[in-house]
Amino acid sequence: MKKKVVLYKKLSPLLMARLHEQTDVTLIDNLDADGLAQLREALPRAHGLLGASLKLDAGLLDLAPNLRAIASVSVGVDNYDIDYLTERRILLSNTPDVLTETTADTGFALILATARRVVELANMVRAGQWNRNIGPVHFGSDVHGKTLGIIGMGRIGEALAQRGHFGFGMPVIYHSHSPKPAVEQRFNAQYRSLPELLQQADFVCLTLPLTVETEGLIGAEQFALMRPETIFINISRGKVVDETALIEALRSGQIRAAGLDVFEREPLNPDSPLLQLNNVVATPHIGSATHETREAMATCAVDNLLAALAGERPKNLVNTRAWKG
Ligand SMILES: NC(=O)C1=CN([C@@H]2O[C@H](COP(=O)(O)OP(=O)(O)OC[C@H]3O[C@@H](n4cnc5c(N)ncnc54)[C@H](O)[C@@H]3O)[C@@H](O)[C@H]2O)C=CC1
Ligand SMILES: O=C(O)C(=O)CO
Repeated sequence: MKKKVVLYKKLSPLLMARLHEQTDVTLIDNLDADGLAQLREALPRAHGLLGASLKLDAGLLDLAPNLRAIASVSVGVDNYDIDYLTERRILLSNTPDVLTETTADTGFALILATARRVVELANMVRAGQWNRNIGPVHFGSDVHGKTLGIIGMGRIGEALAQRGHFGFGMPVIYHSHSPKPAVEQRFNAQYRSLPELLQQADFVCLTLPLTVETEGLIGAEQFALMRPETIFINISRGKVVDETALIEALRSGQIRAAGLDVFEREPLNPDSPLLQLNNVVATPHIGSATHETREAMATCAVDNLLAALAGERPKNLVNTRAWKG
């Protein structure tokens, strides 16, 4: 009998056909109240789940006694209780690598947009406010040659360093769990403690995961170490930052600007004070959102799910302790 799979993310026709061929698929189109009710109804029969952007807590997972595998269409796995999944021997997989370059592109888009005030000045043109006197009040700051600070030197951090070093001649400093000699050699990068990096970087970029260790890592104390020229970029997770402290740092001129793809609460409330500030560029968590990369992520997730349901070890298994062969 075919294994039962619940999708809470729509896939391309090609991937849907592949899944239909090998599994019995229930598709939940939308995670609104109706969608969540459908999910609760489908969970008791599910062997596999595939999707993203849903906190799958024990309350939901306890409805799924037959569940063997979850394929997350994301690299970040902060929506899952990994210990609980491991205890139940549910295999959790993610989609690393295929989104690395695209997410680093987004990071650089935010670096350029904030430093050169692209959104603010483009809106000025649209609003018919471009008079002949473009002057210092409209000027931005250089990107090339400035110091790029990367917090979390993993896959995406390295891809950002590559762009900064080779593309923009930026000295690279970084903070991570431990120094990475190979990265230092490739990008002429230098390791710094977190306070040193915050004091020295012109661009402070977050590229680390949300964990118990990183939640609230950047708050008032850390913003106080930055300089009025510092531009803050977050493409990791919103909860790594104390958003109230960030708003205060932007309002007070403690830092110059922020480029944010992720927020404490998503979707960001349209009334958020962040959206009142001209020195904020906010994007709707689109780090990996290109046609090519989202298809590659979905393919990777389908591969992982089908492998797990076939009793094989998925390529991108996260909770390796759950694998007993
Ligand atoms: N905005 C978006 O759409 C996207 C956001 N992301 C986020 O980016 C994160 C990173 O992705 P990858 O680079 O693929 O992961 P990775 O695992 O390759 O890199 C993370 C790096 O952070 C470091 N790190 C972890 N905790 C740390 C701590 N407490 N202090 C210092 N360094 C620490 C790790 O040592 C590692 O080098 C994901 O977990 C996800 O949350 C990823 C893709 C898209
Ligand atoms: O993969 C992730 O972790 C994302 O945030 C979306 O691509």
